[in-house]
Amino acid sequence: TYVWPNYLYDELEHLLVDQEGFNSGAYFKRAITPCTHYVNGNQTLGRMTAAQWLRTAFHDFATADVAAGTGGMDASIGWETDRPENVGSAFNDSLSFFAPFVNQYVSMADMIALSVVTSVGVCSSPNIHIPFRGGRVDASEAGAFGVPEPETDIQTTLNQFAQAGFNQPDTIGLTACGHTLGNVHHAGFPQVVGPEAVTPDNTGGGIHFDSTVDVFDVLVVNEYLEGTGQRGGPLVTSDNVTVRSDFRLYTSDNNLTMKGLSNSQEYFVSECISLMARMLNTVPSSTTLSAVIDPVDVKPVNITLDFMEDEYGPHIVFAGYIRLLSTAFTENATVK
Ligand code: HEM
Repeated sequence: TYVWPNYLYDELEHLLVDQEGFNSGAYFKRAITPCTHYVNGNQTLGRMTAAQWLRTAFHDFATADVAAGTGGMDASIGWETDRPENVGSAFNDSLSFFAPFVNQYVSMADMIALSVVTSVGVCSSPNIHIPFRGGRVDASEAGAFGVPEPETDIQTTLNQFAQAGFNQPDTIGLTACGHTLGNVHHAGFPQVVGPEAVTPDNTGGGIHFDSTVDVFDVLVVNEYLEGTGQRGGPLVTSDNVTVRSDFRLYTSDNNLTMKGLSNSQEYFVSECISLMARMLNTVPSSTTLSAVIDPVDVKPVNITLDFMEDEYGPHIVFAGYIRLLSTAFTENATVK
């Protein structure tokens, strides 16, 4: 049971729950509201902060070595942004936005995980809620190389994910879950997306993975299987066969996993919640994660205890607020 105060829990619960209105940590959620919003620059760049956050978590996670107990969600990505495998503005954009939220209780790695929970929630209706644990510890140096790239051959990609604890269906599922949001940009990946994608409203030349770029939905799977809309996106359809990494991945089991995911929106979402929670909870063996952070029903906020002396003489003043949880969060946020 939750007992106040619990500094880690209190801080993370605050960022998770107090998104709007009273005592809000609103700038966090506002950055990705609406889901297409880009907080680090001009909207005409064709970039999307919510998708950048999700991709940042993937790149932090992808070099985990579960057997060795190293890597995973430890914010080592912050030391690795100049590597060719981490091309793109997503990482520095995201980490610089998270930095002011980091303090003695909240690590950068917890912020990266929380950003995934928040972005998937904002980009879905009814809101999808990934269970969130805290307690990740930030790496003090760069970790291993190995984030899969569009050019990486299928066996190397599957081996890398296996090292991080994800088998072939898991890998296909997690990638489809990630690639339901966002774009591949000509700016970072000219070998995948040609200059024809660049327009005055899309100067970064972003091409969507599916026709609903800002909705966390099964459409990426359906359009891929049916050859409609974006047909799975640039990593399936690029003229440059070498960089069709999603095509190689999705067909590596003869589309079996993708056909399974296409079963229904509900099934896709439940698989994604489970896979993404596993991604976020892949941490170095020296890290112990907290229990799942759920909204606290009755929470003291900004409590102060002051010693005063005035016309009533010396006395103690205990002041602050009590936050009562409205049912709105639990009703909207949890997919049962
Ligand atoms: C074989 C594995 C994967 C490869 C090779 C790959 C590659 C890529 C590439 C090249 C981009 C374009 C980035 C840009 O232009 O800014 C991209 C975007 C993205 N990826 Fe992946 N990816 C993989 C798996 C994943 C996974 C597992 C996730 C998350 C669970 C993920 C989430 C995303 C997201 C959200 C975007 C959109 C970013 C944006 O719009 O800024 N990817 N991926």
